[in-house]
Amino acid sequence: MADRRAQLAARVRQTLGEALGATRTRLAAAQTELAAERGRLDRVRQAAAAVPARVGAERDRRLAEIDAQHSARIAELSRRAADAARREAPGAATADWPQWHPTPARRAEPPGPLRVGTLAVPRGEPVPALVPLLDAGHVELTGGDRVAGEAVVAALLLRAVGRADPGAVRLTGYDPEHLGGGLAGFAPLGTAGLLTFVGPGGLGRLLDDLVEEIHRINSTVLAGEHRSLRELAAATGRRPEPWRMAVLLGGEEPSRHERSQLDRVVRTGAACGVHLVVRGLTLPEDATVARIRVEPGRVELAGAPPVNLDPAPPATLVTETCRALAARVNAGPEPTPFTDLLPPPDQMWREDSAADLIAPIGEGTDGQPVLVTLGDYPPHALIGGPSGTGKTNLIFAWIGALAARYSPAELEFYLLDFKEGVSFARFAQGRRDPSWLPHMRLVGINVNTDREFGLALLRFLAEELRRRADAAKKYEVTKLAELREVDPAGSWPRIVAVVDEFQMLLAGRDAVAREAADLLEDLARRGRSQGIHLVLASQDVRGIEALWGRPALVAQFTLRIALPKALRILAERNDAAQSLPRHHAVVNAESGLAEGNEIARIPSASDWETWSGLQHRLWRMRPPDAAPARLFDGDAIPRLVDAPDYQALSAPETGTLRAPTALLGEIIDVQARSAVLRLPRAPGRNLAVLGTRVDEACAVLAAAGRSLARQHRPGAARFSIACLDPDADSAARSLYTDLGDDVAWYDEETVTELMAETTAGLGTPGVGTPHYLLLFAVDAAAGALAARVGGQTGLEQLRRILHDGPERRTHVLAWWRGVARMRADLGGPAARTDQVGAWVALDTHGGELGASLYPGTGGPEWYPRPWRGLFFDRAVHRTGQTIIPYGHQR
Ligand SMILES: Nc1ncnc2c1ncn2[C@@H]1O[C@H](COP(=O)(O)OP(=O)(O)OP(=O)(O)O)[C@@H](O)[C@H]1O
Repeated sequence: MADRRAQLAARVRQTLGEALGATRTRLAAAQTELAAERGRLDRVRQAAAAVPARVGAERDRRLAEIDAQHSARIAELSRRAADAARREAPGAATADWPQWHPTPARRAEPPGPLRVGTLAVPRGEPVPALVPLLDAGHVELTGGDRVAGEAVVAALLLRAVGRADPGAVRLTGYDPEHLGGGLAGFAPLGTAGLLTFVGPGGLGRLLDDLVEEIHRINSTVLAGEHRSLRELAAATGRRPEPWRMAVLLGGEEPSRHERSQLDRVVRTGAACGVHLVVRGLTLPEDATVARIRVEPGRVELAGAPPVNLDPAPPATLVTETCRALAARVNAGPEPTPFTDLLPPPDQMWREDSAADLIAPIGEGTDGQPVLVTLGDYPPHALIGGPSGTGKTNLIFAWIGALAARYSPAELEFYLLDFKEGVSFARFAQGRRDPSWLPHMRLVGINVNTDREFGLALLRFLAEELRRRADAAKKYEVTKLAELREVDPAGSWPRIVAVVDEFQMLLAGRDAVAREAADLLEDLARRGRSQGIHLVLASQDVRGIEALWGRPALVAQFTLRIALPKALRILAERNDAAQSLPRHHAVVNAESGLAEGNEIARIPSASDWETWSGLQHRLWRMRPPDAAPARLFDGDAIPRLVDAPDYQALSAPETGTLRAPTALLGEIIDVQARSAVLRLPRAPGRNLAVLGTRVDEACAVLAAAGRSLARQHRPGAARFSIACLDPDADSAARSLYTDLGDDVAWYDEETVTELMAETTAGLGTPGVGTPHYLLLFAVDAAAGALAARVGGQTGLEQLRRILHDGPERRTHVLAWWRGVARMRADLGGPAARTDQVGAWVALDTHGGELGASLYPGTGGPEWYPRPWRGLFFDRAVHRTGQTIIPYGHQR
């Protein structure tokens, strides 16, 4: 039992021991845990104690960071704002005064707002303080700092004129209390009409005028198509109206009427470029009004931070700028570029002329091209303007605008210039410039006294008119447009004939003037439907008056173009041309009646570079078979070797030509043709050259001799030259040399032999070889020829040769130094002259050529002039033909 007890006790002890051990372990663990927790608590406590210090540091760091960002941002924003301001208001709108100069806005570019100072931005770049004015609004100045207020007005005005083309800003000042108000320095603008002052009591009138302008611009310039001039300028690139700025400085309280006009201008002015800058007046509430308050030490621009005002522009800068601007404006506007009249290169020669010819001639007051039409209505044009006003230039501009639109198959030009000058010569091919205007068929320059050339052109056109009328009749149509439709393969270009200084053609009361006027009238009346248009220009009132005598003729010229100060081109009471600025024209398609006036600004087209740019382009586009225009230069002496008729001459292979021809000179005609004397075997086929002018007489005989020689093989003809005037010696010798072996030389000593020998030859049977006697100053041999040789005098022999020679191919081509001398040689004053079948009169008056030399009584209407002759061949002519002797034979 004891054992059991002992065993039990041992077991209890063991169990208790184990429980104690477990408890101790647990306690130890709990104590460890407690210690750990305490440690954590300490750490937490320590950590918790450190928190406020860290948070504060972080906050400060963040704050500093935000602050720095903010400053950078302000700097960045103010830089951007300054950049944007400079972009929007470039050059003269913002530049500092030391660097300031006018920088007018380019064509479609808006002028932009104007700087008055800078906005004070702390820690940022100063930003220009801009005031919208031109095309944008009005400015009202208030506040007590008068000097600073004046500085603002002066700055605004100077910047405004500097942003516009010269003359495009017009200022009106209303300063009843003579405050000056910043306007004083602008006085030089007054000399160009760009600054006017309205006296006390004139405010109402001034506002009425502004309202009137706004009304006019709205109804006629914007015309419902654009909302503002600014829009119009952006769309078209042109600004047809100036800016009008009224500077109103104080005065009495406006009346009710004035107030309501002021309201109108404020509400509607900016769209029409009408602006107000006021001080001492209150403008109505409107979004377009910028209000600037100028107090001593503080300037505010409504809605913006305070403004640091710019200094006033230096007085010398203002006056110098205004003086220069006024000088520019007084010198006249800059011409518009010629290229404005031309279509883009890929659109050239695209127009069809069947119905009419339409081309711009310049820029109208509304900025639109002024179009000029030639067609059924109006068919013909009259251009007038005193010398130097730009007639020639206008003709170039018009021709250029037409030539760029219509191809040479659609349009041809004929151009005649009666005054001296060569500017039109460039339409034809020249030595300096090989190009020509492909549409140009004929250019006559220096026509001066050669009215026959004008007549020849009119005859040529009359012939063309007949050709067209015949064709129209054949196809049973009446108009060019219809003819072209029924005959599409035919060549029916419209023809524009321009005659500058045309009054020369009608001057005088002779046959030329009469025929010219008749032809002009016929062409003017019937040309309209056949596509032949006349453009007559004159600097001379008498030119127009010459036409006025023929009202039927004038009535056809319904298109009138008047250059500045032109008289009598427009209708009687239409004096629009009197106030035209330089380089402008009144274009009027209503026969000059005032309601048809259109003012056009004409570009410069006639200077060499401008014109040749276009001509070269068109020349390169010419059809492969295009030939240059015929150039007739009244001052030039034609050369025989260049004459197509001379070049075409040749000798037959065998035998002799039945009727060799002697070329005597160039005919004044549309084509370069020679005056031709046919020398068949027929009585009277001799030539007399009559007059005292040695060079011309020699030129006629030399051309005759050379051209005859070209028609005979060597040895197939005889030439005998007798020279009896030492002054003719060199010309005669030169001919002698050129005629080679077939020529014999005679002088005063030997001329009798020539007569005797030739007369003897006439007695031999047969026709014989052609023999041409070229007698220079034959009358000088009268003494020698009066002597009897055998049974006859030399003069008798000469008469026999003249009489019988031609039928035996012996022809006399002789120069007598006067008609009386010739008659004496032929047997006396009453002698017959029919053996002289043809003559060329040089300085011999028409009256001397009467009697048997010319049909009718009194002789031809011939007034001698240098290097011209009148050729008459009784076998072919009814009237004489003016010729130009050939010069420089080789
Ligand atoms: N629209 C223009 N723009 C610029 N310059 C021009 C313009 N029109 C004419 N001119 C210049 O004015 C000068 C005179 O012009 P132009 O020769 O055309 O006058 P005109 O009336 O034909 O004179 P004239 O009858 O004496 O020949 C020329 O130097 C010409 O270049």
